[in-house]
Amino acid sequence: MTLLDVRGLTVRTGDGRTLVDDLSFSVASGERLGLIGESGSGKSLTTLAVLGLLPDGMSATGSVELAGTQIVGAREKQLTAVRGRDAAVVFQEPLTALDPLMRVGRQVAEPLGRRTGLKGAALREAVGEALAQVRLPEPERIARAYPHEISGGQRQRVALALALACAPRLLIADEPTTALDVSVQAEMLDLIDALVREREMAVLFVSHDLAVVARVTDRALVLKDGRAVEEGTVHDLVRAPRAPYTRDLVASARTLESALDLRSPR
Ligand SMILES: Nc1ncnc2c1ncn2[C@@H]1O[C@H](COP(=O)(O)OP(=O)(O)OP(=O)(O)O)[C@@H](O)[C@H]1O
Repeated sequence: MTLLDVRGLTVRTGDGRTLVDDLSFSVASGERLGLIGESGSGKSLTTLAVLGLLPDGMSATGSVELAGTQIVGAREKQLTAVRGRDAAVVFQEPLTALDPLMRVGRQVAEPLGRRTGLKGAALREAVGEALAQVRLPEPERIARAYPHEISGGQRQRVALALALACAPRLLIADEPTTALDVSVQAEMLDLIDALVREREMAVLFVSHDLAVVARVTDRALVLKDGRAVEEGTVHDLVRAPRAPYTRDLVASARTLESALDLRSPR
Protein backbone atom coordinates (compact mmCIF):
# COMPACT_ATOMS: atom_id res chain seq x y z
CA MET A 1 0.00 0.00 0.00
CA THR A 2 1.31 3.46 -0.88
CA LEU A 3 1.88 5.54 2.25
CA LEU A 4 3.43 8.63 0.69
CA ASP A 5 2.72 9.64 -2.88
CA VAL A 6 4.40 12.78 -4.21
CA ARG A 7 3.40 13.88 -7.71
CA GLY A 8 4.79 16.91 -9.51
CA LEU A 9 5.85 18.63 -6.30
CA THR A 10 7.18 22.09 -7.03
CA VAL A 11 8.37 24.53 -4.36
CA ARG A 12 8.79 28.21 -5.17
CA THR A 13 9.92 31.25 -3.26
CA GLY A 14 7.70 34.32 -2.98
CA ASP A 15 9.63 35.98 -5.78
CA GLY A 16 9.04 33.03 -8.10
CA ARG A 17 12.33 31.09 -7.90
CA THR A 18 11.80 27.35 -8.30
CA LEU A 19 13.72 25.40 -5.65
CA VAL A 20 12.09 21.98 -6.07
CA ASP A 21 11.01 21.21 -9.59
CA ASP A 22 8.30 18.73 -10.55
CA LEU A 23 9.38 15.98 -8.20
CA SER A 24 7.55 12.64 -8.09
CA PHE A 25 8.18 9.59 -5.91
CA SER A 26 6.34 7.25 -3.63
CA VAL A 27 7.02 5.26 -0.49
CA ALA A 28 5.00 2.14 0.32
CA SER A 29 4.21 1.02 3.88
CA GLY A 30 7.33 -0.43 5.44
CA GLU A 31 9.52 0.69 2.55
CA ARG A 32 12.73 2.75 2.80
CA LEU A 33 13.61 5.43 0.31
CA GLY A 34 16.74 7.56 0.36
CA LEU A 35 16.85 11.13 -0.95
CA ILE A 36 20.39 11.91 -1.91
CA GLY A 37 22.04 15.00 -3.37
CA GLU A 38 24.58 17.67 -2.58
CA SER A 39 23.95 20.64 -0.31
CA GLY A 40 21.28 22.91 -1.78
CA SER A 41 19.74 20.25 -4.02
CA GLY A 42 16.34 20.61 -2.36
CA LYS A 43 16.29 17.61 -0.03
CA SER A 44 15.23 19.50 3.09
CA LEU A 45 12.59 21.55 1.31
CA THR A 46 11.13 18.31 -0.04
CA THR A 47 10.84 16.82 3.45
CA LEU A 48 9.39 20.05 4.83
CA ALA A 49 6.82 20.10 2.02
CA VAL A 50 5.83 16.52 2.86
CA LEU A 51 4.99 17.65 6.39
CA GLY A 52 3.42 20.96 5.35
CA LEU A 53 6.21 22.81 7.16
CA LEU A 54 7.62 25.02 4.38
CA PRO A 55 9.05 28.34 5.59
CA ASP A 56 6.84 31.43 5.33
CA GLY A 57 6.74 32.88 1.87
CA MET A 58 7.38 29.57 0.10
CA SER A 59 4.61 27.75 -1.67
CA ALA A 60 4.13 24.21 -2.90
CA THR A 61 2.14 23.03 -5.90
CA GLY A 62 1.49 19.52 -7.12
CA SER A 63 0.31 16.73 -4.88
CA VAL A 64 1.65 15.23 -1.64
CA GLU A 65 -0.62 12.51 -0.35
CA LEU A 66 0.39 11.17 3.05
CA ALA A 67 -1.69 8.23 4.31
CA GLY A 68 -4.61 9.50 2.26
CA THR A 69 -4.39 13.17 3.34
CA GLN A 70 -3.56 15.81 0.74
CA ILE A 71 -0.85 17.96 2.34
CA VAL A 72 -0.56 20.64 -0.35
CA GLY A 73 -3.06 23.33 0.58
CA ALA A 74 -4.20 21.52 3.77
CA ARG A 75 -5.34 23.53 6.78
CA GLU A 76 -3.19 23.63 9.90
CA LYS A 77 -5.71 21.48 11.80
CA GLN A 78 -5.46 18.66 9.26
CA LEU A 79 -1.67 18.95 9.26
CA THR A 80 -1.51 18.72 13.04
CA ALA A 81 -3.47 15.46 12.91
CA VAL A 82 -1.12 13.99 10.32
CA ARG A 83 2.19 15.03 11.89
CA GLY A 84 3.39 12.56 14.45
CA ARG A 85 0.67 10.00 13.76
CA ASP A 86 1.37 9.39 10.08
CA ALA A 87 4.82 10.88 9.76
CA ALA A 88 7.40 12.09 12.26
CA VAL A 89 10.72 13.70 11.58
CA VAL A 90 14.23 13.69 12.99
CA PHE A 91 16.32 16.65 11.85
CA GLN A 92 20.08 17.06 11.60
CA GLU A 93 20.19 19.29 14.65
CA PRO A 94 18.31 17.67 17.57
CA LEU A 95 17.92 21.00 19.36
CA THR A 96 15.37 22.04 16.71
CA ALA A 97 13.07 19.34 18.10
CA LEU A 98 13.85 19.82 21.78
CA ASP A 99 12.72 22.54 24.16
CA PRO A 100 15.86 23.76 25.95
CA LEU A 101 13.89 24.69 29.07
CA MET A 102 12.07 21.41 29.59
CA ARG A 103 13.44 18.21 31.08
CA VAL A 104 13.89 15.47 28.49
CA GLY A 105 11.45 13.09 30.20
CA ARG A 106 8.62 15.60 30.14
CA GLN A 107 9.18 16.26 26.45
CA VAL A 108 8.90 12.56 25.61
CA ALA A 109 5.94 12.18 28.00
CA GLU A 110 3.81 14.69 26.09
CA PRO A 111 3.32 12.80 22.79
CA LEU A 112 3.53 9.44 24.52
CA GLY A 113 0.78 10.35 26.98
CA ARG A 114 -1.38 11.76 24.19
CA ARG A 115 -1.13 8.57 22.16
CA THR A 116 -1.36 5.97 24.92
CA GLY A 117 -3.54 7.77 27.47
CA LEU A 118 -1.09 6.76 30.21
CA LYS A 119 -0.63 9.04 33.24
CA GLY A 120 1.46 9.33 36.41
CA ALA A 121 3.75 6.44 37.31
CA ALA A 122 2.69 4.34 34.28
CA LEU A 123 3.57 7.21 31.95
CA ARG A 124 6.91 7.73 33.72
CA GLU A 125 7.69 4.06 33.23
CA ALA A 126 6.73 4.26 29.53
CA VAL A 127 9.03 7.28 29.11
CA GLY A 128 11.88 5.28 30.67
CA GLU A 129 11.16 2.44 28.23
CA ALA A 130 11.05 4.85 25.27
CA LEU A 131 14.46 6.23 26.25
CA ALA A 132 15.86 2.73 26.81
CA GLN A 133 14.58 1.65 23.38
CA VAL A 134 16.79 4.24 21.71
CA ARG A 135 19.62 2.69 23.75
CA LEU A 136 20.19 5.58 26.09
CA PRO A 137 22.16 4.50 29.14
CA GLU A 138 20.62 5.35 32.52
CA PRO A 139 17.25 6.40 31.07
CA GLU A 140 16.07 7.69 34.48
CA ARG A 141 18.97 10.11 34.69
CA ILE A 142 18.50 11.24 31.08
CA ALA A 143 14.78 11.77 31.70
CA ARG A 144 15.60 14.23 34.50
CA ALA A 145 18.22 16.09 32.43
CA TYR A 146 17.76 19.25 30.37
CA PRO A 147 18.88 18.96 26.72
CA HIS A 148 22.10 20.92 27.33
CA GLU A 149 23.11 18.48 30.07
CA ILE A 150 23.47 15.52 27.69
CA SER A 151 25.78 14.89 24.71
CA GLY A 152 24.94 15.61 21.05
CA GLY A 153 24.60 11.90 20.31
CA GLN A 154 22.30 11.44 23.31
CA ARG A 155 20.20 14.44 22.23
CA GLN A 156 19.75 12.89 18.77
CA ARG A 157 18.58 9.66 20.44
CA VAL A 158 16.10 11.66 22.50
CA ALA A 159 14.85 13.35 19.29
CA LEU A 160 14.41 9.88 17.81
CA ALA A 161 12.50 8.71 20.91
CA LEU A 162 10.30 11.79 20.57
CA ALA A 163 9.56 10.99 16.91
CA LEU A 164 8.82 7.34 17.73
CA ALA A 165 6.60 8.20 20.70
CA CYS A 166 3.71 8.84 18.31
CA ALA A 167 4.24 5.48 16.55
CA PRO A 168 4.37 7.09 13.10
CA ARG A 169 3.92 5.01 9.96
CA LEU A 170 6.63 7.00 8.20
CA LEU A 171 9.86 8.20 9.78
CA ILE A 172 11.50 11.09 7.97
CA ALA A 173 15.16 11.35 8.87
CA ASP A 174 16.81 14.49 7.48
CA GLU A 175 20.60 14.13 7.78
CA PRO A 176 20.12 12.62 11.26
CA THR A 177 23.77 11.71 11.67
CA THR A 178 25.55 14.56 9.87
CA ALA A 179 26.19 16.57 13.04
CA LEU A 180 27.52 13.57 14.96
CA ASP A 181 31.04 12.18 15.37
CA VAL A 182 31.77 9.36 12.95
CA SER A 183 31.74 6.63 15.63
CA VAL A 184 28.42 7.88 17.03
CA GLN A 185 27.06 8.14 13.47
CA ALA A 186 27.44 4.43 12.82
CA GLU A 187 25.66 3.55 16.08
CA MET A 188 22.81 5.92 15.24
CA LEU A 189 22.38 4.40 11.77
CA ASP A 190 22.29 0.89 13.22
CA LEU A 191 19.76 2.05 15.79
CA ILE A 192 17.47 3.59 13.17
CA ASP A 193 17.81 0.46 11.06
CA ALA A 194 16.89 -1.83 13.98
CA LEU A 195 13.96 0.24 15.28
CA VAL A 196 12.46 0.72 11.84
CA ARG A 197 12.69 -3.02 11.22
CA GLU A 198 11.06 -3.89 14.56
CA ARG A 199 8.20 -1.47 14.05
CA GLU A 200 7.76 -2.07 10.33
CA MET A 201 7.89 1.67 9.71
CA ALA A 202 8.52 3.26 6.34
CA VAL A 203 11.49 5.62 6.08
CA LEU A 204 12.34 8.62 3.98
CA PHE A 205 16.04 9.05 4.67
CA VAL A 206 17.76 12.23 3.53
CA SER A 207 21.53 12.52 3.20
CA HIS A 208 24.25 13.99 1.04
CA ASP A 209 26.31 10.86 1.75
CA LEU A 210 25.75 7.84 -0.48
CA ALA A 211 27.48 5.51 1.98
CA VAL A 212 25.06 6.58 4.74
CA VAL A 213 22.00 6.14 2.51
CA ALA A 214 23.25 2.71 1.41
CA ARG A 215 23.39 1.61 5.02
CA VAL A 216 19.74 2.30 5.73
CA THR A 217 17.72 2.25 2.51
CA ASP A 218 17.17 -0.13 -0.38
CA ARG A 219 16.10 2.43 -2.96
CA ALA A 220 17.19 6.02 -3.54
CA LEU A 221 16.24 9.09 -5.51
CA VAL A 222 19.10 11.31 -6.62
CA LEU A 223 18.37 15.06 -6.54
CA LYS A 224 20.28 17.86 -8.22
CA ASP A 225 19.21 21.51 -8.34
CA GLY A 226 15.73 20.57 -7.13
CA ARG A 227 15.17 17.93 -9.81
CA ALA A 228 15.25 14.14 -9.75
CA VAL A 229 18.09 12.92 -11.92
CA GLU A 230 17.85 9.21 -11.23
CA GLU A 231 15.99 6.69 -9.10
CA GLY A 232 16.75 3.06 -8.46
CA THR A 233 17.89 0.46 -5.99
CA VAL A 234 20.99 1.53 -4.09
CA HIS A 235 22.67 -1.56 -5.52
CA ASP A 236 22.00 -0.47 -9.13
CA LEU A 237 22.89 3.16 -8.45
CA VAL A 238 26.24 2.13 -7.08
CA ARG A 239 26.98 -0.62 -9.63
CA ALA A 240 25.70 1.09 -12.76
CA PRO A 241 24.90 4.78 -12.26
CA ARG A 242 23.24 6.20 -15.38
CA ALA A 243 23.21 9.95 -14.78
CA PRO A 244 26.60 11.72 -14.85
CA TYR A 245 25.79 13.32 -11.48
CA THR A 246 25.15 9.92 -9.87
CA ARG A 247 28.43 8.70 -11.35
CA ASP A 248 30.19 11.63 -9.64
CA LEU A 249 28.52 10.80 -6.31
CA VAL A 250 29.59 7.15 -6.55
CA ALA A 251 33.11 8.11 -7.62
CA SER A 252 33.57 10.48 -4.68
CA ALA A 253 32.22 7.88 -2.23
CA ARG A 254 34.73 5.39 -3.69
CA THR A 255 37.57 7.89 -3.40
CA LEU A 256 36.86 8.20 0.31
CA GLU A 257 36.70 4.45 0.66
CA SER A 258 39.99 3.87 -1.16
CA ALA A 259 41.66 6.51 1.00
CA LEU A 260 40.83 4.21 3.92
CA ASP A 261 42.23 1.17 2.06
CA LEU A 262 45.49 3.00 1.42
CA ARG A 263 45.87 3.88 5.05
CA SER A 264 44.99 0.55 6.60
CA PRO A 265 48.32 -1.35 6.05
CA ARG A 266 50.32 1.24 7.95
N1 LIG B 1 14.07 29.84 3.56
C1 LIG B 1 14.65 29.88 2.36
N2 LIG B 1 14.58 30.99 1.57
C2 LIG B 1 15.15 31.03 0.34
N3 LIG B 1 15.83 30.01 -0.21
C3 LIG B 1 15.93 28.88 0.51
C4 LIG B 1 15.35 28.75 1.82
N4 LIG B 1 15.61 27.50 2.29
C5 LIG B 1 16.32 26.88 1.31
N5 LIG B 1 16.52 27.71 0.25
C6 LIG B 1 17.24 27.38 -1.01
O1 LIG B 1 16.59 26.27 -1.61
C7 LIG B 1 17.54 25.37 -2.18
C8 LIG B 1 17.32 23.98 -1.61
O2 LIG B 1 17.59 24.01 -0.21
P1 LIG B 1 17.48 22.72 0.72
O3 LIG B 1 17.72 23.17 2.13
O4 LIG B 1 16.25 21.96 0.43
O5 LIG B 1 18.73 21.88 0.20
P2 LIG B 1 19.36 20.57 0.82
O6 LIG B 1 19.57 19.64 -0.32
O7 LIG B 1 18.55 20.06 1.95
O8 LIG B 1 20.76 21.08 1.32
P3 LIG B 1 21.45 20.95 2.78
O9 LIG B 1 21.92 19.54 2.84
O10 LIG B 1 22.57 21.94 2.71
O11 LIG B 1 20.40 21.30 3.77
C9 LIG B 1 18.91 25.96 -1.89
O12 LIG B 1 19.33 26.66 -3.03
C10 LIG B 1 18.66 26.93 -0.74
O13 LIG B 1 19.56 28.01 -0.80
